Order: sequence, then C-alpha cells, then structure tokens
Amino acid sequence: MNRPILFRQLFEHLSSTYTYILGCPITKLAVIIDPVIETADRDSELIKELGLTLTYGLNTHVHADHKTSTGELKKHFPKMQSILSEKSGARADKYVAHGEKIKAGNIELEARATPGHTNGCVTYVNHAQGMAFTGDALLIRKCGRTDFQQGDVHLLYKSVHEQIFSLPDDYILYPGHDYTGQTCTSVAEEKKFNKRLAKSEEEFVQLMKNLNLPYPEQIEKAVPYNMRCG
Ligand SMILES: N[C@@H](CCC(=O)N[C@@H](CSS)C(=O)NCC(=O)O)C(=O)O
Ligand SMILES: [Fe+2]
Repeated sequence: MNRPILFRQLFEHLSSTYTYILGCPITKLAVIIDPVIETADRDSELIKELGLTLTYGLNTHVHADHKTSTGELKKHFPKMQSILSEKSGARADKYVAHGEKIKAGNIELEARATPGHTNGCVTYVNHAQGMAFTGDALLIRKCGRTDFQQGDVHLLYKSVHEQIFSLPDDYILYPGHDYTGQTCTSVAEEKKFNKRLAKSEEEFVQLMKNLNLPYPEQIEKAVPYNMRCG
C-alpha cells in the first residue's frame, strides 16, 4: 500500500505566513518550507510529536516581511540543512538550481526558478502528490509585489505563466502568505480567476505599477537577517 505523506500547513499570524511540513511515513525524514522565527518552537515540537526528523529547511526566497527560522531549527535538528536558490545571494547550507530535485525519504520536490518577486524565488513542486509551494511568486488570486528586492514585473509574469500555469490543472497550489483567510488554490482556478496574472502582460504591468502598498513593517530587520541566517 502507498501510504500518504505526512503534511501540515501552519500559519504565523504576525506576517500572515504559511509554513509547510512534508514528512515521509516510512523513513520519518521531513522537510519544512518557509518557517518563521516566532513559531520555531511550535514547529519543532510538532515535528518531534509526529516522530519526524528534519533533513532540509527550505526558503522559497529571502523574505522581506519576517525572519526565517531555518537557523533556529538547526538547534533542534542538528543535521538539518537550509536551502535557498543559488540566485538569492544569501547564505545557506545548500543552494538549488532550476530543475534540481530535493529528496527526504519518499518526499521529492522539484525546484523551479520563479523569479520576479525577488530574483531568487523558487517554487517547489511535489509531482507525486500534485502539490506546488509557490512562495510569493503566486498568492491566491494575486501575486507577490515587484517593487523591492530586485523585483521585476515582466519576469514575474513569465515565471508564473511558464513554470506554474504549465503544471497540470488539478495541482494544488500552496502560497507563501494569505491575507484573507484562504489556504490553497489550484492551477485551473488561478489561470481563470487570478486578478493579476490571468490578464494580459500589459494589463498586469499597469496593475502592478499601481498597487501602492506600504513596505512590510519588518523589512529593515528581516532582509539583512535572512541574507546571513538561512
Ligand atoms: N503588511 C505586511 C506586508 C504585506 C506585503 O507586502 N506582502 C508581500 C509578501 S511578503 S514579501 C506581497 O508581495 N504582497 C502582495 C500583495 O498584493 O499583497 C507586513 O507589514 O508584513
Ligand atoms: Fe516575499
């Protein structure tokens, strides 16, 4: 019998960040995606309760709105290695390139480079379960902003259309944040209903120019911390 993977979606309310745990039921090896410093103890306790050991701590990008807990989690799981894109320019134990596979027992994630929100953004795709972890490249019905950290509106449009919308329609997409209480979406839904990316590139560029969002409250502290502590 193919036993289902262990999967948890966790929320950190100060930055509205989602953290994901994926564990192999046989080897008990696990990965965590986008863990947050404020919830490091909660996450490590849950991982231990599930009988799992962390192999990798993945960041989808260098976050601007919160500090990552990949450094902190190494205190609980000394063999854990942090992972970031080779394009991020930040410190990490291991760098991933486009197309590279990350394995922990029967968990396998394909790293797809999805730059545009930052130049080091990665979407991690679990083909066996039909799931993708998009970080801030794609949020439910919207997307990450492109007005700091080497943001590039044209590149984001290309990344999402070529690397995320090209996945099978029924793949479930798990975002880096949600500010409206939603948890996940699907490729089919976002191709049809995304308020920014379902539009033409020209319309998308205009929309993104006029977002007028205030900078994240923690940006001054979070970016330098995440550059050296992944
Ligand atoms: N108010 C929040 C920050 C909100 C924000 O800017 N979110 C980012 C993702 S975190 S880098 C974003 O890209 N948002 C796009 C959007 O349309 O909401 C805070 O102060 O932390
Ligand atoms: Fe971000």
